Amino acid sequence: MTKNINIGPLVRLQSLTPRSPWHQCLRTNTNCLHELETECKRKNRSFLVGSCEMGSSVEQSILVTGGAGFIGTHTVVQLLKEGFKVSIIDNLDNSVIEAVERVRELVGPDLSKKLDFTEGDLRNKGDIEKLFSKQRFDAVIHFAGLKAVGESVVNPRRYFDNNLVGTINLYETMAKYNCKMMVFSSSATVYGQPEKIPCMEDFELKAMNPYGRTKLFLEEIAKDIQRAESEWRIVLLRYFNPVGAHESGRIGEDPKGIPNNLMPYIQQVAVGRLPELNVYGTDYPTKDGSAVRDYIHVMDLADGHIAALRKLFDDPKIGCTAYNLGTGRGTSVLEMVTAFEKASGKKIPIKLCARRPGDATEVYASTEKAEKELGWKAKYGVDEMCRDQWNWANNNPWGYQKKP
Ligand SMILES: NC(=O)c1ccc[n+]([C@@H]2O[C@H](COP(=O)([O-])OP(=O)(O)OC[C@H]3O[C@@H](n4cnc5c(N)ncnc54)[C@H](O)[C@@H]3O)[C@@H](O)[C@H]2O)c1
Ligand SMILES: O=c1ccn([C@@H]2O[C@H](COP(=O)(O)OP(=O)(O)O[C@H]3O[C@H](CO)[C@@H](O)[C@H](O)[C@H]3O)[C@@H](O)[C@H]2O)c(=O)[nH]1
Repeated sequence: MTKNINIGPLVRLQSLTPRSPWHQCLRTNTNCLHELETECKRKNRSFLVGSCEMGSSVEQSILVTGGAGFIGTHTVVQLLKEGFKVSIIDNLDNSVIEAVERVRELVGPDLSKKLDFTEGDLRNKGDIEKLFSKQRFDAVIHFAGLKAVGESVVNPRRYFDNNLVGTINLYETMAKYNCKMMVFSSSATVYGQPEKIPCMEDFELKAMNPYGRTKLFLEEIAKDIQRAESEWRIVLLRYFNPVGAHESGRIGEDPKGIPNNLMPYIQQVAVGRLPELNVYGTDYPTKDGSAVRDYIHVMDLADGHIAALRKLFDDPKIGCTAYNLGTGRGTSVLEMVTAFEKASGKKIPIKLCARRPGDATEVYASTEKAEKELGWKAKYGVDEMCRDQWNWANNNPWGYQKKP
């Protein structure tokens, strides 16, 4: 029976074996429903088709690389709430164990039992092997990677080693243990400076820096692997600009050092850790001269991963497919400052500066493909993003650390 898991409708049944008397949910091929029904009746067990949600299908086990990081922690909360069992591997290069403890606190003691954490580095194949050798994973969500554009320009080898070698090790181990479903964290950076907006998934791709090149190469690698071995199912999620935090204010983004990105920077100005925000570029051909991006609430992004997993489990023809995760709306830097001031009641002093080299003028997503094929659409707007970012900042002015 189990050979047909992960295809077709959901079936909930009382275990067929007296040794395990609890209820089970599994996904099965339509053709074997009749067989299953007959067997259940014969053993006087209950049998209900489509009686439970996908997320509650028994203990689908997901490996989340980089799960202690910003997007990882928010996604893990949602995965646990949806009934998945989650294993995190993270080397804590850009995160702290406290973030994982807060995830446990948020989901409560029962769901926490379904979460385990391993400190490990994807560059060491042995660290990945250890996990796969002791348990089966249905799919992997692969967040682990370095993401600072400026640092990648100064030290490209670190980026190629970490992002490329780490991911290749992961694919090798997944193949060895026959786990061939992956959701990969790609980025809108693969569109470079797009010639048209909104960005559509079939646009020509080009990277503008070594970090962007790692994402582009990894998209190509994913496509080649899937082309060669058609049983792989890989979803490439191209995130636009993730911001905001969990509504509880218990988890959020906590970059080490001076933030590179707009919202963490604004947040640190608001709590008094930095004196003012440098606004890079005031002469762009945009509504107010500042650059435009598609900011997306991290909880929407987290839900996008659940939608992508569902797609992987449900669609044997998915192959290797890319989806944009954005809102489809562009917001300028100055508009973002105003929205944050409104949400926080704090004045954000700004300094108008020259453009930041390598920055695109205006980027936002076409969201049609994700809406149509993943059934996912962002719920939150800029006001909610700023509200939740401020709630996190106000409650944790020094992030996960205590004030130094
Ligand atoms: N945040 C963004 O603006 C953004 C936008 C587009 C794409 N992405 C991509 O999404 C992913 C997650 O981003 P994030 O914002 O949560 O970043 P993050 O730095 O907060 O999280 C990444 C996590 O991966 C871990 N990690 C890095 N290298 C590792 C390795 N070799 N082995 C094990 N763990 C490792 C880090 O310690 C960290 O906890 C990254 O791949 C990033 O490139 C992020
Ligand atoms: O202190 C700052 C920081 C940023 N900006 C501007 O704000 C905009 C957004 O910048 P940022 O938050 O750094 O995002 P992006 O440059 O759009 O890049 C982010 O979004 C990409 C697409 O998802 C990811 O690939 C990158 O890793 C991630 O850094 C840009 O115009 C910046 O010049 C400022 O004016 N002042």
